[in-house]
Amino acid sequence: MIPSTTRTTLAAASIRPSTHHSCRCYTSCLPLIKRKIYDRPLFRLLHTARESLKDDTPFRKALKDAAKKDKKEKREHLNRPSNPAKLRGPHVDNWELTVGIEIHAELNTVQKLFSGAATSVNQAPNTHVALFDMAFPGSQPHFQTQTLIPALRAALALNCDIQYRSSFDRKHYFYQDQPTGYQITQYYEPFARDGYITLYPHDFPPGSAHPNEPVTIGIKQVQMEQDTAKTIQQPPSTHLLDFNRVSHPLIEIITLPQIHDPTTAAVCVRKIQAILKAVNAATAGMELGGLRADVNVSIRPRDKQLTDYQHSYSGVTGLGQRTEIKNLASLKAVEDAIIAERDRQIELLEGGGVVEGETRGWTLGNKSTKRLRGKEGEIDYRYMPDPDIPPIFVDPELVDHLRSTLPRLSDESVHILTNGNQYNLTPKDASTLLALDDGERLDYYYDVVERLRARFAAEPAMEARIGKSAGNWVLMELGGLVRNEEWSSTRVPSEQLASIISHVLRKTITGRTAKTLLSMKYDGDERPVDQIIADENMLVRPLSDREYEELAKGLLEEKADMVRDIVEKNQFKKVKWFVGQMMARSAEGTVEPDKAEEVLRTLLPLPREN
Ligand SMILES: Nc1ncnc2c1ncn2[C@@H]1O[C@H](COP(=O)(O)OP(=O)(O)OP(=O)(O)O)[C@@H](O)[C@H]1O
Ligand SMILES: [Mg+2]
Ligand SMILES: [Mg+2]
Repeated sequence: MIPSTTRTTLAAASIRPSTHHSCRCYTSCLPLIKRKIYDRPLFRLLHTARESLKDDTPFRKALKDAAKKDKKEKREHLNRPSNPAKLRGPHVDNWELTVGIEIHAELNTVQKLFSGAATSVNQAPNTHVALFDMAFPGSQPHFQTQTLIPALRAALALNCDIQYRSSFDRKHYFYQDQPTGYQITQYYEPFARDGYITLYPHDFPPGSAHPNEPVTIGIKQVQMEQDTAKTIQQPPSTHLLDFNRVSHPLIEIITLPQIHDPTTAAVCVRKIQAILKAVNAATAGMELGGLRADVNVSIRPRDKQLTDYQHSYSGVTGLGQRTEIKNLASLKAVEDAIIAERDRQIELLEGGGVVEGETRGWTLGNKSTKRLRGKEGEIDYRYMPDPDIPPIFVDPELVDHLRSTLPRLSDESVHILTNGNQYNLTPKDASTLLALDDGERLDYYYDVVERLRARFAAEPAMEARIGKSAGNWVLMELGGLVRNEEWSSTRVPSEQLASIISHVLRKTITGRTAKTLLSMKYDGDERPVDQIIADENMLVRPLSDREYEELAKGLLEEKADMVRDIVEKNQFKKVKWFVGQMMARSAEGTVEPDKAEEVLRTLLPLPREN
C-alpha cells in the first residue's frame, strides 16, 4: 500500500504545469489564461495549491490550505469597505450602540435537570453521570421538579411574570459535548417572561461615566435548559470530556436590546450575578465558570431616521444588524468585546461596508473580535417540542410563597441603609459594604450597629450618629487595615469595635487613640478594649476649670488687639477664633468648645447672646 504522502505527491505531479510550453505568444497570453482560470473556482484552488507545492507540501493538504485561503479572501472582500479613503477611524459619537445580553447561569441544585444523578462542581470527572446524561438507548428524561425552585426565585427577583404553563423543546446540534445530539431548552414556552432590572448610579464603578438617573433594562424571558459536558483541552490534539456537567440545570436570561454603553452592559451582568447569588439561585459567579454571557451588538447612526434601520427584536424597532459574541467569562471580557465590536462595525460602515449577521469570538487581551461563523453558516437548530417531557404547570400559591420569602435584595438594602436616620450611609458606602466579602462585611456592620444601639439605648439622639460612625470605622479604618488581606469578622470582634466607637462618640478617648486601639486589636491583642484603655492609661483627661481659665487668660493677653476688636467694635465672631486656639493648643479631646467659649465670655466679659 502506498503511504498517503506518496499518493498525494503522485496525484500532484499530474497537474504540475508543463515546463515545455509551446505557445509562442506565451507572455502575452498569460494574463488572459490566468484571468480565465481564475474565474473558475476549482482552477483557482489548484493554482493556489500548486504554489504551495514548491516546498513539497502534500497535495491534499495544499488543496485544503488553498480552500481556506480562498474563503478568507472572499470574506475579507465582503467586509472590506467599498471606499477605503473614507476610513478615518471610528467616530464613536456619531453612532448609537445597542446591546442585548444572554446570560447562562448554573442553578444551585442538588440534582441534574433530567436525571437522578447529583450535580457536581469539583468531583472526579465522569463520576456523576446517569444513563440519560450519556444518551444511552432507551433512557428517558425525568424532569426533576425541585430544580424549578431556584429558577423561580431567580425569575421573581428579576421581576418576571411566572408562566402558569411552560414546556421543553429540543435544540439540535452535533458536538462532542452533547451526547443526545440536542440540547433540551425552552424555546416556545419559557417559564418566565417580561421582567426588568434597574441599574442605579451607585451600581456603577467609581470614576466611570454613569447615568444620573436609574436605567431600566427589560428582560424578555428566562428559560431553563441543560448544560453541556466540560471539554478540557490537552494540546496539541487531545480533548478530554467530563460528563459530570451534562444536564446541570441552567437558566438563560435574555435582556431586551436596551443597553447603549459597554460599561452599562458589564454593570448589568454584575448586577444579575449579584441578584442570583442573593436569592441563592446560583452559587458560582463568572470567576468559577458558573455564569457565561453572550453579547449581541449593533450600531445605528444618531442623525438618521430610525426607519432607515429595519431590524427589530421583541417590540424594540429601528435597530442595526446585530452580531453575537459568544461565551464571555468575565466582566472585563463583556466590556472589552463590546467596545472592540462597536468600533469594528463603525469602521466598517463609515468605510461604506456592510455589517454581516455573524457569530464572533473574543479572547481576553485581544484588540478585535474574530468571526466564528456567518449567518449563512448559522446552524438550523430544528427546534421541536420534546415529546418525552410533559409540560410543567406551576401552582400560583407556590409562586406567592416564593415571592414572599425572597431574601432582601441589594437595591432594598441600599435603600434602607441610605434613607432616613436608621443608618444614614451614603449610596456609595452602602453599595461598597454590600459588595465586599460576599456580604460578610455588611453583616459585620449590622452587628456593630446593633451592639452600639444596645450601648446607647437610653440616648435616642445618638441613633443617627451610630450608623454613620460605624460605617466609617468598618469601611475606612478597619478597611484600611484589611486592605488586600482576607476578611475575617473575628479578627476584631464586632463587640470590641463597638466598644472603641462608643468611647469615641462619648469622647472618652481621642480619635488617634481609637485608631491605635483598633490596630492593636487587629494585630492580635487579646485584651478587651476597656482593659487596654485602663492598662495603657488611654482615657482623655479633660482640663480642670483652673486649666481652662489659665489657657484662656494667656491667649487674651497675647492678642490684646483682637480683644479690643471684640469689646470695642463688637466683632463677636472673633471669640470663635479664641475657642479654636484653645483647642489647638491642648491635647486632642481635652478641651470642649462650648466650655471654652463660656470661660472666654466670662473673662472678656460679654453678654451671653452675642
Ligand atoms: N439588532 C440588535 N442589536 C443588538 N442586540 C440585539 C439586536 N437584536 C436582538 N438583540 C439581542 O440579541 C439577543 C437574542 O437572544 P435570543 O436568545 O432571543 O436569540 P439567539 O441569539 O438567536 O439565540 P441563541 O440562544 O441560540 O444564541 C437578545 O439579548 C436581544 O436583546
Ligand atoms: Mg439565546
Ligand atoms: Mg444568542
